[in-house]
Amino acid sequence: MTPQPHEPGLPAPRDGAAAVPALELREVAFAYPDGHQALFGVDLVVPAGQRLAVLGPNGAGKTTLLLHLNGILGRAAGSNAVGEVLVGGIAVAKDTLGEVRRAVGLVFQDPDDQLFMPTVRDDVAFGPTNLGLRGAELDARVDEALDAVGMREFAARPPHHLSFGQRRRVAVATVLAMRCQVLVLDEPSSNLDPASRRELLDVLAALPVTVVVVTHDLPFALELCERSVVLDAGRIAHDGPTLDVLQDPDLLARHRLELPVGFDPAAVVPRGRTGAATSLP
Ligand SMILES: Nc1ncnc2c1ncn2[C@@H]1O[C@H](COP(=O)(O)OP(=O)(O)OP(=O)(O)O)[C@@H](O)[C@H]1O
Repeated sequence: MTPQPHEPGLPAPRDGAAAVPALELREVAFAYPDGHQALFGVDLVVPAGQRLAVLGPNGAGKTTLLLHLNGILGRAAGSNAVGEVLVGGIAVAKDTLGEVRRAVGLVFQDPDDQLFMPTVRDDVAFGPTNLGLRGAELDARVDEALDAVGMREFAARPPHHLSFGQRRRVAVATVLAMRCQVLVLDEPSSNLDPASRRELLDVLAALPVTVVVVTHDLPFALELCERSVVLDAGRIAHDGPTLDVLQDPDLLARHRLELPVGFDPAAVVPRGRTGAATSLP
């Protein structure tokens, strides 16, 4: 049986976490327009301040699930979705979409889906400008986000002149600049060299926000996320501490999850957090 987040065995919300969950999915089911059913009645509660990994084989519905968290798919998008998604207690719907997207920042798998302006600075400034920021306040917000991902020196460069890993960092900065309460990332460590992957872990671990990460990189999940759900065939097949998932060979094999050869989950020291619960400094 899938335990609920308040049950024993799951990490308690961090200090300062609000009673209202950062995210809540209630019986979310979704079929694509061609009729393919990608999600079947998903229930999930993510306390504010928690870092959650969504694991599972190809085609499990992980990206589909993420796209529900800020209304790209689901009821708010006018599709025939079933169930409800709540962000900070607010139901994701057409009339709450602006509010939801200020609260939930989504970093796509492919940074080129996110970067479209002439320079890195323009891209990172795009969201805050739409929020009404101008002048010194806007510049400070952009610099802060670029500093967080170590990309300030690239601010004047066109994004398409950067490497993939650099574009991924800028994509993360575009979302950080919005000071979202929930950061959602789709396979953030894919195609990163080891140093870039480690630096991204440093950035994410230092953020005082709720984080949801879809990843096939199990060591990344273990280091960053105290809790993991395993999604398979559109259903949550397991929910619990990430270490327990990685130390259960049968569970891993059942869901086509594999650890790198020689990797010892027990030897990993999970990242702590440096900030308080729900907003950027
Ligand atoms: N636009 C679409 N139209 C129809 N079916 C789709 C569409 N996008 C995804 N699917 C199907 O929905 C299911 C879930 O896809 P999804 O991309 O959410 O899986 P995933 O777990 O993120 O996979 P991966 O690990 O390969 O990225 C798959 O069977 C996929 O083929």
